[in-house]
Amino acid sequence: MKVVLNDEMRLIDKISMEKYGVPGVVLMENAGVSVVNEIIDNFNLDYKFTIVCGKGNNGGDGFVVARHLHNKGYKLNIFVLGDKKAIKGDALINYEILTKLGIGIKEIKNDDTLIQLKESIISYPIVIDALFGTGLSKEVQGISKKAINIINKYSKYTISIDIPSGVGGNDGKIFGTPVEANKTVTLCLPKCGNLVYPGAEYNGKLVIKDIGIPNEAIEDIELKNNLIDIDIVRQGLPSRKKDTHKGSYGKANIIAGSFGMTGAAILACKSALRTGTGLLKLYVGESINHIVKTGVPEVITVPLQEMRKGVIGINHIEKIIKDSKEANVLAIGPGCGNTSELAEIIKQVLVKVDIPIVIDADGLNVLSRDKEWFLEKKSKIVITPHIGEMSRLTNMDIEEIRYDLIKVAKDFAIKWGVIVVLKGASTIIASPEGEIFINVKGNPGMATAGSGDVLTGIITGLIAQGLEPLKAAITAVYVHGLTGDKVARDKGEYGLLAGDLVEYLPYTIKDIVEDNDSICKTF
Ligand SMILES: NC(=O)C1=CN([C@@H]2O[C@H](COP(=O)(O)OP(=O)(O)OC[C@H]3O[C@@H](n4cnc5c(N)ncnc54)[C@H](O)[C@@H]3O)[C@@H](O)[C@H]2O)[C@@H](O)CC1
Ligand SMILES: Nc1ncnc2c1ncn2[C@@H]1O[C@H](COP(=O)(O)OP(=O)(O)O)[C@@H](O)[C@H]1O
Ligand SMILES: [K+]
Repeated sequence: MKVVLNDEMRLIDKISMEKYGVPGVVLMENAGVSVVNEIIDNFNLDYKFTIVCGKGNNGGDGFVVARHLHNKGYKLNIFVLGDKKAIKGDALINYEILTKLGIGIKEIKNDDTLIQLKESIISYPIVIDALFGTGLSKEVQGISKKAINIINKYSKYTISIDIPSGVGGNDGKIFGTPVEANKTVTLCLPKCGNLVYPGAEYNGKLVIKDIGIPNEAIEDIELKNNLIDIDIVRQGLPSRKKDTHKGSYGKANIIAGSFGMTGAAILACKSALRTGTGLLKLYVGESINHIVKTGVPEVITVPLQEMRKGVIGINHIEKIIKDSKEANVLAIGPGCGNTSELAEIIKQVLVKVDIPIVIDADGLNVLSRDKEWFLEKKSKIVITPHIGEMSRLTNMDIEEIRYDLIKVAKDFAIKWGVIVVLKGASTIIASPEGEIFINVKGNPGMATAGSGDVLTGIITGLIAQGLEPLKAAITAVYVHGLTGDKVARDKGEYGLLAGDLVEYLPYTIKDIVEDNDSICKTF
């Protein structure tokens, strides 16, 4: 599913109106009605509403909602923030209809009127937030900020139209104080700010509603941002035919694990196998070989002589490069340790190996010493940093990255020509061509040691089975998140272990392929 930036949404609205002749007031009517339908499905006439509108078109949507709810017999109070003389265009048309109907609209101008807003919310406690949408352009301050604080403090249930007011549509930035919604009805397509943190925290349940914008208007512009959904993933999963053998499902080679970090190797290998990889080879230091072998008997281990305990030496590089000629993918990094040996291995592998390479964890830590190595690469590279690793790779502060996830991932992918999987509560995948794929599956239970190793295994397993690295990354991130959601549904988030993800992985893939779990139906 496509996702839009503020300017893109404005352009789509404009094309709908000017090229295809759909009047703006019709779109606003549809927007309001889509919110009303969501309301009547969930609230009977006993519920009372406080509708808080801004002066722009988001407020206009709020006026439409007010008219329809009034018509259906709901009790409501309507407020507009600031001077009503500033209302114009389609919003003004809808404002005037309300006044002609004799429906009162109170202006929130000062502390006295803020008290009226507070009293309204106490007695009419379902709030419709139509203050700011994609037009929010600066920090929310003064009277707006006070109004939002009152909504957050007194509302029993808040429904935001398009995006919670105070959240930036482009990137999920917080502009002062955002409305903490219980539900957000976003119009036409999700906005990036609905999906990316910190803003995504404020949606509550996100619902996407059609407002009658012609598909042609959406196709007229090139949208580069996407939400990963079940349809993209289902197309991506490799099919399994009857007349096949293990060679048909790919060969993956992994360099992972070190003394004290054998778990990372075990998790990555199990995950690659549970994703369907035909043959898997793991390079490990000889002193830890037996541990890994016991953990995953199905993997072929290549125990290598060590220079230091548990760390494979660079003298094996020729073997790793030679073996890669027979394989479909090479993954490097989980639990390897941030060592000079690994740095040398990665440097040589980038220059000499021409199958796709997945680099994670310590692989990224050593690369942050010298990213110029990327320029020598012979193949497609997928990197899977969390924000801390991204900070080391970019020399940017963690906070700076957190508030600009899409841009940071995109700039890095374009600059170095690699596929970036920037992991977090939402995961952002950026391609070297500047396309973005956002994943919102997953939950805080996955913030546990080893869950990143599982993701590396899934990506590796999918590339082994023939998926293009970008497609593999997109599919893997969603499958990984969905697996986390299935574990959390059964066991809760607190006790979720990376090992649970490995155990549930086959069921997730089965349910996606067979389309037999409602958890797969949402985005
Ligand atoms: N044809 C269209 O353009 C449609 C737009 N729609 C709605 O319109 C919204 C976008 O409307 P607009 O572009 O008018 O913008 P908004 O209604 O989102 O907000 C812009 C208004 O708020 C003011 N403002 C911005 N930041 C502020 C701040 N920090 N403090 C105080 N005031 C601030 C602006 O000066 C302007 O008056 C969408 O989110 C959607 O809800 C829908 O009605 C569908 C059709
Ligand atoms: N709050 C969260 N919501 C959704 N997914 C999460 C959350 N926290 C972590 N994850 C996911 O779990 C994984 C953690 O990876 P990582 O930090 O590399 O863990 P480790 O290094 O322990 O293996 C990532 O894929 C990330 O997207
Ligand atoms: K809003």
